[in-house]
Amino acid sequence: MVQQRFLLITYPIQGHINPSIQFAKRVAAMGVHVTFATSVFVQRRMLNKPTIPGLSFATFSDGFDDGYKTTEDSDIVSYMSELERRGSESLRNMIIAAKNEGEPFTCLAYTILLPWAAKVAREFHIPGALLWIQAATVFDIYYYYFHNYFNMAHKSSIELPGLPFCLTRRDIPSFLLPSNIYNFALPSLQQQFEDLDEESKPNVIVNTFEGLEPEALRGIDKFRMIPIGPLIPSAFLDEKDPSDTSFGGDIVDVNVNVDVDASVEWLDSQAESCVVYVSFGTLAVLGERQMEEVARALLDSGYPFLWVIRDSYGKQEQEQEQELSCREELEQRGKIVKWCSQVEVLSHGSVGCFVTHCGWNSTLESLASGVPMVAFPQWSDQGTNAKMVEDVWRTGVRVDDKVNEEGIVEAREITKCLHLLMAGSEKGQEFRRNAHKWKCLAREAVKEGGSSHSNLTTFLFHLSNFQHT
Ligand SMILES: O=c1ccn([C@@H]2O[C@H](COP(=O)(O)OP(=O)(O)O[C@H]3O[C@H](CO)[C@@H](O)[C@H](O)[C@H]3O)[C@@H](O)[C@H]2O)c(=O)[nH]1
Repeated sequence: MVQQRFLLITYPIQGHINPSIQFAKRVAAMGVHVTFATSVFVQRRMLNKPTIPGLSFATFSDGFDDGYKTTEDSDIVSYMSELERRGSESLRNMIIAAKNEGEPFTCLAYTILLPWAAKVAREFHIPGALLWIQAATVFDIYYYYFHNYFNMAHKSSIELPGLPFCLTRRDIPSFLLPSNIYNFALPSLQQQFEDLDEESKPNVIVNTFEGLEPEALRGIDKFRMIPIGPLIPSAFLDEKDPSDTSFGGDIVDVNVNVDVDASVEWLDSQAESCVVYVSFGTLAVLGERQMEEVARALLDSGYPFLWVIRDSYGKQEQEQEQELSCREELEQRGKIVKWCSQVEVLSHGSVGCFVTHCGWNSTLESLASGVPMVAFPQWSDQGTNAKMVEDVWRTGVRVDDKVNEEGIVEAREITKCLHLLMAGSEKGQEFRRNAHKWKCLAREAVKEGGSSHSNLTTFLFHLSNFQHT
C-alpha cells in the first residue's frame, strides 16, 4: 500500500486556517501524512500548533513576511497576484524536494482563493482536491453564476435548480451583487470554477454534512461533492479524541496579551443559558455607529454578554481604536475580550445565544454546539448562511437590515431579536429545539460510521486506488 502524503495549502486568514488545519488533523489520524502550508507571517503567529503524528508544517512567502496591513481592494488584488507568483514557485519546490527525498506527495489539497494550486497539481500529475470551506449552497450559487444562470443586476429574487428555496438579493454572496465594491475575490473564484470545468467529475471536499445541505450537495451532477464536516475540534463533537480541544491555528498578534481562559472563567460565574455571545469573526470591521447600536442593544436588553472586539486588522498603527461611548457601563454589565476560544465558549452551558456575522465557521460551530443565533451578516457568503439559519434550519433570527437608510441596524431591532431568542417566546423555544437537533445530527455525522466519517474514508480509499492504477 502506497503511503498517502498530502500537501495541504491554505489562504492565510483565520477563517480558512481553522477548517483546513482540522481537516489535516482528521486525515492524519487516518494514517495519511499531511504537510500543512501557509504564509510565513501567519505561521509565525499561530498559537499552539498541533503536534500529532503524521502532521508537519511548511511555509511559503507571500511577499509580506513581516505582516500585511491593508484592506484596500486594489492592494488585495496585487497581493493575490504576488501570492500566486511566489506561492506557485514554493509549491513546485516543495513537490520536487519531497520527490527527491523519496517521499513524493500523492495529493495536493487546497482551499478557496488559490486556484493556481490546481494548475501546479496538474503540472506534476498529482491528484488535486479542492477543500471547499464554505457552504455547499454557496458553491452551487457560484457555479450557477459563472454558468450564466442569473445576474442580480436584473433580478430581485431567483430560484436555482436543485436549491429548495428562493434567494433574494440579501441571500446572495455579496461579491455577486451589483453593489459589490471588491474586485479581488470574483476573478479567483471564476478561475477556480473554470479549472473544475476542465475535469470530468472533480472531487470537491466540503466542510458541511449530508443532513445539513442534502439538496445542494446533490444539486450539480458534474461534481462529486464529498461532505466531511463539520471541521471542528473533536472534543466539541464527542468524538474519540477529548484532547483535541482547539484548532491549533489561532493567529494571535504576539504583541497583544490575550488571556483565552478569562472568557471561560467569566462564563463559569454565569447562570445557565443566560449569556449573549457576540462576535463578528476575524475580518469584518463594524463602523463606529454600528458598534454603538450593538452596545446599546446589549445594555437595553439586560442579558449578560461576552463580546469579542478585535483590534482591527487593517488599521494603520497611527490610527486610534475608536472607543465606545458607553465602554465603562459595558465592562460592568458584561465582558469584552479581544479574542477567545470560540468553540469552547459556544459549548459552555451559560451561553444562551450567539450574535454572529454568519461566517461559515461560526455558523457551523454554533450549529454543532446547539446554540441559537441572531444572524447579522456583513458580506461575502454570510447573507446566504443567514438565510439558511433563519429559514432552512430554523435555528435563529436574522436582523432586519432594511430598517435604516444608512445601512445601520438599530439597537431596537437587535434588542427585539435578542428577546425573541432569550425570553422564552414560542418561536425562540422552537429555534432552541432545532438547534439541539442540529447539534445531535452534526455529532452523528462525524462519529465512526457516520456520513462524514465514511465519506472521508471512502475518498482516501479511492485516492489510494488511483495511485495503484
Ligand atoms: O475570538 C474569536 C473569534 C473567532 N474565532 C474563530 O475564528 C474563526 C472565524 O471564522 P468565520 O466564522 O468563518 O469568520 P471569518 O473569519 O469572518 O471568515 C471568513 O472566511 C469564512 C470561510 O471562508 C467565510 O465564511 C467568512 O464569510 C469570511 O469572512 C472561527 O473558527 C472562530 O471559532 C475564535 O476562535 N475566537
